[in-house]
Amino acid sequence: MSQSLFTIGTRGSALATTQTGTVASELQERCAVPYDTVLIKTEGDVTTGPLSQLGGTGVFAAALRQALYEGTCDLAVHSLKDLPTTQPTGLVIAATPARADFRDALCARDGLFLAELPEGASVGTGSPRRAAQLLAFRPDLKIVDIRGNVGTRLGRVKGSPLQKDDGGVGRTAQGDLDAIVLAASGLERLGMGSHITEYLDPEIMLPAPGQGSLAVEVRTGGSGHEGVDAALVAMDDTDTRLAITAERALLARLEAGCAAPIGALGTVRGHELVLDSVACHPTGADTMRRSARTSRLTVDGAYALGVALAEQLLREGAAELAGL
Ligand SMILES: NCc1[nH]cc(CCC(=O)O)c1CC(=O)O
Repeated sequence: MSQSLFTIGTRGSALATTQTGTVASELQERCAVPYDTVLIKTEGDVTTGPLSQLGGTGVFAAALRQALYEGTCDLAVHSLKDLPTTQPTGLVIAATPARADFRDALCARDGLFLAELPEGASVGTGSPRRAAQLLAFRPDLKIVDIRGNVGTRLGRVKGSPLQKDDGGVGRTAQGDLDAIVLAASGLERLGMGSHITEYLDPEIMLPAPGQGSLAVEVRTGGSGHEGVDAALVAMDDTDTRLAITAERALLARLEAGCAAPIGALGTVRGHELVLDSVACHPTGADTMRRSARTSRLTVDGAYALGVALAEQLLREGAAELAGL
């Protein structure tokens, strides 16, 4: 048992600190270990180029993982969808807490729904997956590549007040877009759910693998605190673990990163795990939707389901279609 103070590492963004805070307080309820929070700056936070061109996966997670590995912190909370599918040696995802809303959310001017946006409306997103699925549903839309924190993005919507990530509201922004698409979970965690004008149905928009889920990572040997390790076991949500295992196995087998136009959603329904997936041409001109299910409700069963569905997609030309 380590004598040193237990430390939790976090990125500095409002979303990261909120997510870390949520996990930390849940840990506190189960095991009152005193802890310190250490702020870790990551490449993804300082680079300003288009997200889809940053190259490589895991820019948000790499520095945090390095800090965990080196012992600068004992536990890290990640957005699961930002984690590369290859698990680094020496680190382990000790808990996947119950998933929040997995859907993508439209934040449009004047309360509009996606189907109500005028012909040629501009929609901001930095995600090729969102862009392709938006265009598949509405080929007339003009997709604008945006990035930045959630508050900055919301400020791009016409007529919206400029929301700061600290919850404050600044001057009225001169928005230039009719709408943006963000993850519902991120907006809700930040208390900005009121900006959502439509929760996009997975029939129209399948989420990124892991979207809405958190990953609590520690070193392979554990957090160094027995109480914390036991609390993490208790925090792990089985249905979430199965769903994200299948989604990430599919992504890994496709050899696709988080910037690929691939969507996947696992759902435990009764005694089955259902995996829905989509591979898109980046222009949205063509999409391939395939689903599979298994009654093997184990991590191995979920992994095998993801691999099998990915292999079906590959057999049917998903790599060429999605430009993988
Ligand atoms: N890549 C950015 C990112 N990483 C995690 C989330 C929040 C969504 C989640 O919890 O999965 C977001 C923002 C977004 O996609 O809108």
